[in-house]
Amino acid sequence: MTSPLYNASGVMCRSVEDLEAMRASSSGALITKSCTLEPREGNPEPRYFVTPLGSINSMGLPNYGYQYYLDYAEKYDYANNKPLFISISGMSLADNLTIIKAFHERALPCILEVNLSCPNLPGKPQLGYDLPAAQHALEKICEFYDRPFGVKLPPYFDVSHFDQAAEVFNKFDLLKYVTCINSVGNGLVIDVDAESVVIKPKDGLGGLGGDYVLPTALANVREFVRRLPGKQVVGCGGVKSGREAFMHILAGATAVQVGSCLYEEGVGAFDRIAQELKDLMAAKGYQKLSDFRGKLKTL
Ligand SMILES: O=C(O)c1[nH]c(=O)[nH]c(=O)c1Cl
Repeated sequence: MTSPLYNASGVMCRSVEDLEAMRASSSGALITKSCTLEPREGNPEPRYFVTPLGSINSMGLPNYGYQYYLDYAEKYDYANNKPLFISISGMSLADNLTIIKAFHERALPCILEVNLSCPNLPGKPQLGYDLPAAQHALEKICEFYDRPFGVKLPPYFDVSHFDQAAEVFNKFDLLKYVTCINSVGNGLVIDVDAESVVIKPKDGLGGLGGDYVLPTALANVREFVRRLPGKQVVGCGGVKSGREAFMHILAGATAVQVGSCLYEEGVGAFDRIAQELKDLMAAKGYQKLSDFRGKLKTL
């Protein structure tokens, strides 16, 4: 069975070396680091910190610029390999359109994912939290882009926001999937001994991943699965074993991404988590993911 697991954008996907390690792994797919028009150094370090409950990051979109990933996508062997997703996070709508047009012209089999949810650019609000702006961006993209694509969403925390966001996304038939969730933005981790924050950018504010975000990720998966008929939801957030992967699929996820855990464990996480998921399914008498996908019981 092709693994339902792959990397969360941002982890093990910035360089060709990273991407080739992902391609050689047992993951079922791979996605690139969100790219911008020009290469970016990203925010000053330290900008990533691991805690017993997960991670906090304020990377600031370090990437080699979209042409680097376009070049990788051109050379990628789509026949014998896994689906290649390209994450795009331009600094402006104009940048996003330029990048997407460049991929569109090459008509490559890779799948574009528009990142609406980078929380770490000082002074730049997340599109995912400005739904009129998000709708406008999707309208401009769909004026010319005629192939299936996806979006990376921030976590939402209010039922009215699930409703409002879904109303926007349901306007776009070519928007075939949403990935829920990006990191929970602007958390603050404190080192008691040093009496200090642990990352440099934004006076310590950064996106949270890992155990911190699992219940929020699961809620976003389940709520968007309910509200986006005909679309798919990729689950991301808090996956560190077969159990959390099972939870995401039970909540309705088609596939599941691994971020903080992949950062710490490396590609062996894909083998381990896939095996744990297989064992859990066997113990429950499930043969395939669709036996339990979206079948979370309520009380
Ligand atoms: O700071 C980052 O590069 C970053 N970090 C995240 O946690 N999510 C994102 O979408 C991005 Cl683009």
